[in-house]
Amino acid sequence: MNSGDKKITWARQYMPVLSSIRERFEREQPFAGMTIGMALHVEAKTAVLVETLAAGGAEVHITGCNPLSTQDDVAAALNERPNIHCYAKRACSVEEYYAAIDRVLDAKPAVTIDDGMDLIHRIHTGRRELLESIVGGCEETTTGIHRLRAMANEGKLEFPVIAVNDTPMKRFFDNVHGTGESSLTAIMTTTNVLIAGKHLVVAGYGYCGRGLAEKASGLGARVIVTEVDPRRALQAHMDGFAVMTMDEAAALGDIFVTTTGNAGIITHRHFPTMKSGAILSNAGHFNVELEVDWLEEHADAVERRDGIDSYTIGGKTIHVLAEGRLVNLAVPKGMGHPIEVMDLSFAVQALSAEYIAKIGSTLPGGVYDVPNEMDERIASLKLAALGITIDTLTEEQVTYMTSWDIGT
Ligand SMILES: NC(=O)c1ccc[n+]([C@@H]2O[C@H](COP(=O)([O-])OP(=O)(O)OC[C@H]3O[C@@H](n4cnc5c(N)ncnc54)[C@H](O)[C@@H]3O)[C@@H](O)[C@H]2O)c1
Repeated sequence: MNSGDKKITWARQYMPVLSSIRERFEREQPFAGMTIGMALHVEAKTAVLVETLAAGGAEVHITGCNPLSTQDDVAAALNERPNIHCYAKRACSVEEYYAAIDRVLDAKPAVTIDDGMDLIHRIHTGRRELLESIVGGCEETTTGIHRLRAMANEGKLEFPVIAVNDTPMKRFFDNVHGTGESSLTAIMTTTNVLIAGKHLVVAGYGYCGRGLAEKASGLGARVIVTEVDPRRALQAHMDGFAVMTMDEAAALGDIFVTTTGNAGIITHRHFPTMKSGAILSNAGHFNVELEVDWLEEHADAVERRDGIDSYTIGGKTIHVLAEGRLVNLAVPKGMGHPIEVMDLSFAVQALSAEYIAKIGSTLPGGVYDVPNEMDERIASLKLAALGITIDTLTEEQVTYMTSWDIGT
């Protein structure tokens, strides 16, 4: 078995929810005769999703959604499988990245699956001839949903897209536990530094930031949170973390992780006050949170190691991991989220793709929630795989919860 197949086989054994969906897809063939275009991080867990969709009758064309997150051996293994075509390549240039997006679109997909909205953006701006044959799409991440809602608000989103990210079975596990654990793992394996006792600054206390802060704290870090939303800031304070502005945190932090999905979080305004040896990383979707370009332009010297660029400036050194791209996937040994977490996220993707394939042509353009019943079904499948049984509501309880006239 080649290394890509070994990785896929390893992942598959920890993805029981997707396996049970695959068994049903094999019987029911919900995508028979349909082409699915995907732009996701091409690694082993994604490969299991791709296999699941192909088992359901789809012809799948896939590329990456980040120039540094592709695992080439997994991409090669995917290309060996029938009805699957993979165009992703690690460390590709920006031109190659967008050329691969176009190759996916050349296959005229009826359904798109994005992580960051690159396929949908390209369709609406440069490949509008495809709009006619597209039934709908699914979006994996917070940043993609922000962009889609902005498009929809301007009346520019021309087909229905399921907000996979926003559903509990994705956000509660993927963003919180997945990003939390895998970002810390990536930082630790890339730098080999101790987390315990360090000041670790988390920018953004959303789903990802909260998971990261809790897990870093569990490892003994002194966590500092920066926020712009007063409720999230208060939540961080009551969860026991120091809350302050980035201007203040810049001078204290040993390790920084941005998780805002916003731009310009750590910039040249902050570098002069930082400690020498500060480690900067980003777990947000795009490489816009750290002002790496400024360091590239102004540093007196740069030393490059695998996954770490060390900038000497004004007599001090600042280390940036993975060029400021999402650290859990883009460092050389970045494995992305733990497998079990992606089993849930990709179960949502697989069922959302089935749903949009079935009813997408009846829906006007816009962003749609994952149906609640589908979300609950995935939780039940996972509980069954874990051998956990839960209580069910009694008739009395249902009556109580749905009535308004029963008081003291
Ligand atoms: N690395 C991964 O594998 C991975 C996984 C899931 C999501 N993401 C990405 O992580 C990012 C965050 O996702 P989320 O689900 O936590 O989003 P979220 O909306 O729940 O949280 C983002 C938080 O950042 C805060 N914020 C915005 N601007 C800020 C600023 N200037 N300073 C400080 N805080 C600021 C917001 O108030 C919010 O609380 C997105 O880009 C998402 O796409 C990455």
